Amino acid sequence: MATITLSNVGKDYGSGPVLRGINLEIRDGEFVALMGPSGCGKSTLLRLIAGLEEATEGEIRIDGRLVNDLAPKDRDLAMVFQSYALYPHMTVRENMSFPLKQRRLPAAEIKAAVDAAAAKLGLTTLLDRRPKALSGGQRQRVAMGRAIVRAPKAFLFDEPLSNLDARLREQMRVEIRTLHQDLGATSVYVTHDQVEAMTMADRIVALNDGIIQQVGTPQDLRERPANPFVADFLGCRSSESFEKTPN
Ligand SMILES: Nc1ncnc2c1ncn2[C@@H]1O[C@H](COP(=O)(O)OP(=O)(O)OP(=O)(O)O)[C@@H](O)[C@H]1O
Repeated sequence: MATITLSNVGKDYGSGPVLRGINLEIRDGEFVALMGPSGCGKSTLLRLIAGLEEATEGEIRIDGRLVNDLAPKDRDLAMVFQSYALYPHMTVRENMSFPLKQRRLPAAEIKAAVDAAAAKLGLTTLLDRRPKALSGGQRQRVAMGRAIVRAPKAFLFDEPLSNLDARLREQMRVEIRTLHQDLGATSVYVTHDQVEAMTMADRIVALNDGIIQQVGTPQDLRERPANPFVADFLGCRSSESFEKTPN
């Protein structure tokens, strides 16, 4: 489990800032959604936390330790993508064992960890299959299984459900949320879908144009949107909330 702290973080890929003045504390065990429209910088923010991109300015800390210069593998975080990123030639068991084999853990320990994760995710009967013989939802579960076997400090999700149909997406939302509660792990979840953010997150970070617009519980954002962007994005803008100032 981990606390993730961002202080005055900025990112510029070279053609202008895509994130500016990001100050955020993600608490230990919390489920935080990074929510905003396409291009607002939410994936970049997640990738900065993961160490897949370097911050142009500011400090990123995990449990108080400055990680700006730490390689992704040394941050002890697990990332789950929408593309699953499973190895097609490996079985489910081999896919889930992979991160532990890389760490050269003893075979018995790997088997125990994979069996436990598979049981938690309802994958026990699928362990000998290859990814192509699985449904989208099952693949997504394997990707999560591969993340949880490592017992990382935090889970970083980048739109993990956007390849799934509406019904499965709804089911997986509940599964991810339940898993989060079971594991007590810190989770950071990128989504452009306000329903996903509102139903899954303890707190939502609403982003637009690389700037945090509001941080709060789903109820805070719904009942007290900080500005018209947040209200519009949640589709809950009422005429009384933001009366136009007379000219
Ligand atoms: N590797 C890169 N090099 C240059 N510009 C980039 C790179 N990655 C992202 N950007 C730009 O940074 C901005 C933010 O992109 P980012 O992917 O973080 O947004 P997003 O909110 O996750 O959007 P989406 O939901 O469409 O993925 C965009 O303008 C994008 O074009």
